[in-house]
Amino acid sequence: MNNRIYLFDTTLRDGEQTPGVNLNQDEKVEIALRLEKLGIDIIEAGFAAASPGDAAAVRAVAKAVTKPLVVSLARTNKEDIDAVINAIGDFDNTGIHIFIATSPIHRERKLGMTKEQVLEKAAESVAYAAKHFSHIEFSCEDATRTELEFLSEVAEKVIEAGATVLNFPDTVGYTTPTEYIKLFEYVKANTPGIEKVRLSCHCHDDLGLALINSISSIGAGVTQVEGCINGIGERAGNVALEEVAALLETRKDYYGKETGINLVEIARTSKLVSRLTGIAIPPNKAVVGGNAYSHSSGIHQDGVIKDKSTYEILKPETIGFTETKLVMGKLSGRNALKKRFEKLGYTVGDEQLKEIFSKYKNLADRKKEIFDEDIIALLETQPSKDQSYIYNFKDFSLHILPDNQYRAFVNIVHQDGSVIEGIGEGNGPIDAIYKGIDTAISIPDTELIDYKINSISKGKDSIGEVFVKVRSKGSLYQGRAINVDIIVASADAYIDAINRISAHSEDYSTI
Ligand SMILES: CC(=O)SCCNC(=O)CCNC(=O)[C@H](O)C(C)(C)COP(=O)(O)OP(=O)(O)OC[C@H]1O[C@@H](n2cnc3c(N)ncnc32)[C@H](O)[C@@H]1OP(=O)(O)O
Ligand SMILES: CC(C)C(=O)C(=O)O
Ligand SMILES: [Mg+2]
Repeated sequence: MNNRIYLFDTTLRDGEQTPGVNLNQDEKVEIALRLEKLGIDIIEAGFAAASPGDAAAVRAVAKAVTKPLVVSLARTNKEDIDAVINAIGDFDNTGIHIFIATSPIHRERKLGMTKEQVLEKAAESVAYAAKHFSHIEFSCEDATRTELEFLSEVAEKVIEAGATVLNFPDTVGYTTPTEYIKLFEYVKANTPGIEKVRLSCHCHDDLGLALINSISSIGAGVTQVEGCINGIGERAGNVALEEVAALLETRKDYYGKETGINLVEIARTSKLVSRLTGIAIPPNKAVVGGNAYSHSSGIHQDGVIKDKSTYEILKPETIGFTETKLVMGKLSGRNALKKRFEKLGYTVGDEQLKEIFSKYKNLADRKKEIFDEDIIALLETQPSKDQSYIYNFKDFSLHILPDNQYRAFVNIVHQDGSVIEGIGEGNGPIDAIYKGIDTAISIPDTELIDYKINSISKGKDSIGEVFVKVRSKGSLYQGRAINVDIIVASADAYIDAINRISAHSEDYSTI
């Protein structure tokens, strides 16, 4: 297939170079098996010479997977190459990845080598590895800061020595798409034998260009893309392979390329890598971020309710997420609220929705997150049509007195529009407010016998739900109210009980 792009996953090698990440053998095998399900073509399982543990993990990965080819990284020396041979040389589905830096800064300042010495090391090491492996990838580390003529010289020599894949990494995330395309075009035009090998890109994200650089290089003849799940890796990380796969799939109309990726495995793979590496996925991360399929503003939510494609270019189910989410918040509109009620099993008419919606907006202004419980509570506290409320709580002010005493000034609006004032003092704010209500609406032979408060949803700004029981002339009356402000909920609940008492007694209703 000439439009096939091979995906080379280095989560277990470059990904493990993420500061703070250390994967043991079992974890590497678990990730590798998941990468196999995902449809990765080549797995770079580690750097066998790095430690006996890494060599053993590379071997365990090669033993565990059957479909992907497994490679290990090695420097251009016999010891590193022998470590790879010892680890996986006896398996069929394996290869080696040899690298040396080619840029002037790396040659001179890091390796202390001349161009000739680098050339010799590169060719010599590939020739040695070719005795043991038929798949040999060679990388010119820091290729994007290397003289183009020198890249071609190295490429020619390693191809002669037996390299089958040539990788030109943007090791420090320095290149631009146009420069990267030029690099590949130059090497293709100036390297004898280049048509015999697969060209590969390996982009780091120091300037946020890893994805565009990788994708641009495909246009210049690259058929292998290297990267890590979730974009982890040395410093700012590598290109996120799930982004490459999702982009090539979503814009197949534009790029016309195929990968072997089973897209529905992306979510599971991403979550596993995040859990085992301890690197959290940012909520706004492309393709796999928690917000990638969530819509929070009313206009977007309305569009998505009418047709998901208005604001979604990739279906969450395609990637393995369960569904599109409409996140309820202060920017949500009526259509989203109605939809949420429907989802929760409530049918709400247009008039009722209008009424609830203004309460919803008031609540949303005061609360960071709106949970389903909050939304249900809004519906349940709608007064029933036949209930005539005589008193409505308006507002209050509280004063702290010496000895932890409180004084409350309360204002209550009567059905006829007049405002009744009351003053009360008590041991706490609620005690003071209740006494203030008692002085405003004096109902004889009435006693508060129970007060309960629950939180309806989650978080510090959760809605409080207050229940009260009041005994009046031997009968029990309940009152209930909800509010993010628990003092207001308490006052409303008490007045709710008083309204119920009043509804049963002509005398009180005229007080
Ligand atoms: C761009 C990349 O991501 S490259 C991969 C980076 N990954 C890693 O480094 C992880 C694994 N590394 C390690 O565990 C260790 O660095 C080891 C075991 C490989 C080497 O450890 P040490 O022998 O103690 O060497 P150290 O790491 O201090 O220095 C690296 C040496 O390798 C040399 N070197 C670097 N790259 C290459 C290369 N491609 N070919 C040959 N030599 C190289 C350096 O010049 C330096 O040599 P020096 O000791 O003569 O100065
Ligand atoms: C070893 C090479 C491929 C590498 O990781 C880089 O240059 O970034
Ligand atoms: Mg790298």
